[in-house]
Amino acid sequence: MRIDVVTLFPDFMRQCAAVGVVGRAQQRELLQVQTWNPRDYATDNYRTVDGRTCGGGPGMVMLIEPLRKTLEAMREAAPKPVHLIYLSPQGARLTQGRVEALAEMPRIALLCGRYEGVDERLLAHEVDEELSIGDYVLSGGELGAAVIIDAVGRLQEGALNDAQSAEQDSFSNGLLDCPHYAKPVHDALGDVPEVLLSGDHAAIRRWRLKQSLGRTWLRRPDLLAQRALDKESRALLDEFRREHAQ
Ligand SMILES: NC(=O)c1ccc(NC2CCCC2)nc1
Repeated sequence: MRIDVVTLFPDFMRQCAAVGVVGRAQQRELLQVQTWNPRDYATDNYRTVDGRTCGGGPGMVMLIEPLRKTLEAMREAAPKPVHLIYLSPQGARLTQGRVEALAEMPRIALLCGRYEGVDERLLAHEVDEELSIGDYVLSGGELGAAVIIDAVGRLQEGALNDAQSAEQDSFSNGLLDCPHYAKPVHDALGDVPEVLLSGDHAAIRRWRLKQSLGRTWLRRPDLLAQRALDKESRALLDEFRREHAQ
């Protein structure tokens, strides 16, 4: 998969994509992250990429022309089509479901705004999808882009080794993750739940599912509402709720 990032801070984006699972996915050529800086496509001597806001008011707006040239170069650099995403609080909330859909695409591009944003005419003409990583305002789209690169990059086939992919399964079922423990089994902070030391993998699976269901019920009941539960899950959640009520 190829991810192109249009950003005034290419070094920052390259560093985000160079570490950990995503960095390794790039080394394994499972993923390619390419940055494009609109300042390189600004034609004036000052390499201007922003302009005053029409209608007055504070702050600047990213200019159409440098972005059009940048996007044209980006689109031409590799086989099309490119699904272009703009990061902003006005976008649809990013979910794991959407991440999984994006991870199936051969090529996406991420447009990172700065200042007060990008000229609306450019967005209307060029952008396929607007996404938000949450209901808060950031100084740029780069952190949202980094989130998408990580969430999508780790899903590339071969990016996660076996141990990690197990962890991925436990989360991709739309529930919150279960608790995790490492050695020592007994610590001043408490003990590791017995079942995890039993070697009974069926019991361990049930325990983890019960914990995921219970945590989701306690912390994010909205996620539970979206999900049909099978017989086993309903029984485990009832058990958790009974124990929790006592
Ligand atoms: N919640 C978000 O995903 C998000 C994205 C971009 C942003 N700021 C950018 C948008 C245009 C100029 C700065 N703030 C917040």
